[in-house]
Amino acid sequence: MGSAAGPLRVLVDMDGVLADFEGAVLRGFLSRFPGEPRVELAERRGFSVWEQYRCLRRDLADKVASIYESPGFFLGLDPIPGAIEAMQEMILMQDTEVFICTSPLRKYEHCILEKYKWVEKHLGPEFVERIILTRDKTIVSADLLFDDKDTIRGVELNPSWEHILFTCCHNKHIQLKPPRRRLLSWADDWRAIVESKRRKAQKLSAMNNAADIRKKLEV
Ligand SMILES: Cc1cn([C@H]2C[C@H](OP(=O)(O)O)[C@@H](CO)O2)c(=O)[nH]c1=O
Ligand SMILES: [Mg+2]
Repeated sequence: MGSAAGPLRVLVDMDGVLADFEGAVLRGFLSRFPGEPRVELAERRGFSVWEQYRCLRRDLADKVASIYESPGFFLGLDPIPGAIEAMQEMILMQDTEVFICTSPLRKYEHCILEKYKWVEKHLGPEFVERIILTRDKTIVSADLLFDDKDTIRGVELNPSWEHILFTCCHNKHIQLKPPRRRLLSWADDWRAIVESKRRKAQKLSAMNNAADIRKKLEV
């Protein structure tokens, strides 16, 4: 949005926000390694599934990775409840630009193609046009980013977006320091977050315009 109050730009993350990565990992692990210890969703802590399984027992880390690195894993993810409806509503909102901002796995062979196919299957071709695939979300400029990862770092130390933490099994225990905000689910009031950001951006833009006029008058 910047100093000229244009449309509000919203980035929506994919895994953990639109697509149920965690549920599919657990289901896949249970069916492939039925006798092995597992981490129930209620026990998940921290963003990395690999790390938590490694803490449980070292060799389980590669076993759980083999689940999300398998062909068909990303395409088979279930939509998060309410996500599809929210995206369809958001894309129709006036003065609002919606993009899907998602990171590929380092082992990208199946992940990238399947993420594109998932978006086409569940959201349709207009959203395929709106995919931003990056390992560094900090360099993408926007007003809001809905993402389940608690800490989003990259080369840009001051990203333009406000990160709204989307609640997921691995982050629900984290106490956010104000003014950080959460969206508890798609049933929570995401519209209020979008509109509050819009008002803030409009206010900022009006202040910048007033400052510009004052500067011109001083010359
Ligand atoms: C390895 C791993 C990946 N992911 C997701 C996050 C990224 O997608 P997204 O940016 O859409 O949330 C993708 C690549 O890391 O896989 C997890 O959510 N947890 C994990 O432990
Ligand atoms: Mg995510």
